[in-house]
Amino acid sequence: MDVENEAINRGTHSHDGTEVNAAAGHPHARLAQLPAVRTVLDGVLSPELCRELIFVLRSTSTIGYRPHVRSATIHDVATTAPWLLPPLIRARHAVLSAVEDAFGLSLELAVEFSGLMGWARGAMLGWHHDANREYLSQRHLSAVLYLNTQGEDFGAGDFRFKDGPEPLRVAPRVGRLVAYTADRRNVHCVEEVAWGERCTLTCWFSLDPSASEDPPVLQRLCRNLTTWRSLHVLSAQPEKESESRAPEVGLNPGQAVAFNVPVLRHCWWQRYLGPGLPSSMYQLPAGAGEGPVRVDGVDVGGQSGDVDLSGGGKVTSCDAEWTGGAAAEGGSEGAAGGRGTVGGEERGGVGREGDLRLERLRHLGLFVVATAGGMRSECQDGLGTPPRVPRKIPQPVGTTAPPGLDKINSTGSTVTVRLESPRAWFTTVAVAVRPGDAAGDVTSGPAKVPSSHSLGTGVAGTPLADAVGNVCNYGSCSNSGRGGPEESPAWCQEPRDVKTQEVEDEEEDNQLEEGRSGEDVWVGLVDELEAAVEKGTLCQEGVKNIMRSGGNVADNDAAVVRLMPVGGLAGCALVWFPNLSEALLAVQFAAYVRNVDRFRSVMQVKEASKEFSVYAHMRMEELLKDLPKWQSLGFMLSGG
Ligand SMILES: O=C(O)CCC(=O)C(=O)O
Ligand SMILES: [Fe+2]
Repeated sequence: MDVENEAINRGTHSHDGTEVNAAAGHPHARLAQLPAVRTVLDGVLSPELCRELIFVLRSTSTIGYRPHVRSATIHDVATTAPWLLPPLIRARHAVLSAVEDAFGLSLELAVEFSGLMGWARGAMLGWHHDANREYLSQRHLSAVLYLNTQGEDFGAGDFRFKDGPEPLRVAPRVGRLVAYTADRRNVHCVEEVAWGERCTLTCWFSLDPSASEDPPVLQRLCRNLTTWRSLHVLSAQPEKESESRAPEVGLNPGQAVAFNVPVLRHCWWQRYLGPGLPSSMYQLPAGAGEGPVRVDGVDVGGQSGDVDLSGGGKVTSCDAEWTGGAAAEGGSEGAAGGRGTVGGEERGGVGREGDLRLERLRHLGLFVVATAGGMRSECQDGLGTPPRVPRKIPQPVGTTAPPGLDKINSTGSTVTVRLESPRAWFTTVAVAVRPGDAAGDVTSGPAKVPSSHSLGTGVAGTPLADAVGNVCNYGSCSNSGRGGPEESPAWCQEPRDVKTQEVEDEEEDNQLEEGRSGEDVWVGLVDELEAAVEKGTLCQEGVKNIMRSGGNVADNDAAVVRLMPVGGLAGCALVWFPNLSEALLAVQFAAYVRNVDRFRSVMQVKEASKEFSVYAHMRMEELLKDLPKWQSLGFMLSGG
């Protein structure tokens, strides 16, 4: 079992609501005489911090913890994106202090587990207490901090205590903490989430210092920072022989003082984070996108008719979000293939059956918005969020956004780029990731397909900076509906330089301003592009160009690709990231930093994402600054 998954798995097994061991769950002697065994406190974290934590959750989480739940333990964050640790550490500490205060246990508790959880529609938890296994006997107190608000961000999902003192029911709201002893005096459950995503920071505490999660977290962190530093030194400054040796960094907590913090500060982000999304993106040729849109075999383009992607039967699956044009292309897959149901219920899988990587991407809640003849409708986002906009939006031709568009805010995990178009169609932006890199190994070498459950726990931080200089400029495809290199327009064949691109970006913006196109963002893996070729959404030449731009699969290049609609069905632009972690970070960051979950154009996502390196740098500075403190805190908490 992976180190980073161990803690959460320990949690997993305690959650089936059964008590298997009569000895487990007795109150710890220290907790036997508490004046209260549970408490609810509001305002423990600010809404801003909560929102940031949701971003951290969405950009680093893995699935597999429990059905309909994604999670990012502190181990996951330390592994995937350590620069996101500061908000989590801060929050964890605030929760710890609040719990210690509430129960009169100042400085007595160690954090045994901390993790961010996203409970999607259908997620629930039966009656249980949190120390209902013998091996959980060191788990003494529990705290759940709600990061968002019932009724606004998700439906239902009440926390309930089975019996005992009031309160018996807690409605989650942002900043609210429910804390209770983990023993059998606090049997509780979580009612099923009806829609949206219920986000929490869940912490367990122990009176036993040796149960602290800090040492393994710090160890991982140290290892990662060491890796980055040595990689940086080796590859970025090879001339400095003295620096090119791997640094001597203690891997044990308490030895972090061995870090050369100034060197780390100087080097890590420039080399391994990059400036955000590649700055180059291709425009659609004039006229692209005109023609009918077909959604799951139903011609919706430019015509009237209410297209109900979220349940009207025309799209039987959210596969639309995944395969981009696939749902638009013919739909037999969606229906006959027995794939997932709308709203991301049980998901048999897009592409390979049961592939958790794909399921995780689906779980990101990306979805399709199609515009058709003044009608706008959407495929639900996998979180079951009810659409908050009327089905029909009047579509002012030639303007950028229909009334009410600004108010669309269904789920934070959805980044949808869309515009109304006088000619109905939609374009998809894919954040395509070479699957071999999804594990995020920052060293080059043969690509490895990660084991699905560890997806997202790879080391992010491969050089997007480099990628900007190596953008593959490509566009496709024929208008035959099947794609073909022979018909690829000239602009899709020749690489263009960034300068030209800037001008074109402006033009693109202008065109977007005119409301010419509609675009969605989705995230995919590059191997899915092959499937897209088969489906005719992407032409072979395009894939070849993508591959060419990357050199070989071990290179850390990114490609930006825009496809013109195939036969008027759909188009997509692909932003190719070197690994999944980075792709998710960029897209989720864009949503976070703008506080929206939809963008009007690809440019907006791109622009927002550019701020990522600034943000990450800031947070990394914080981490490096606080690391010694945190180490000693961890040291102290673990009784050293
Ligand atoms: O999310 C909640 O409200 C409670 C979760 C819970 O009971 C648990 O994770 O054990
Ligand atoms: Fe629980």
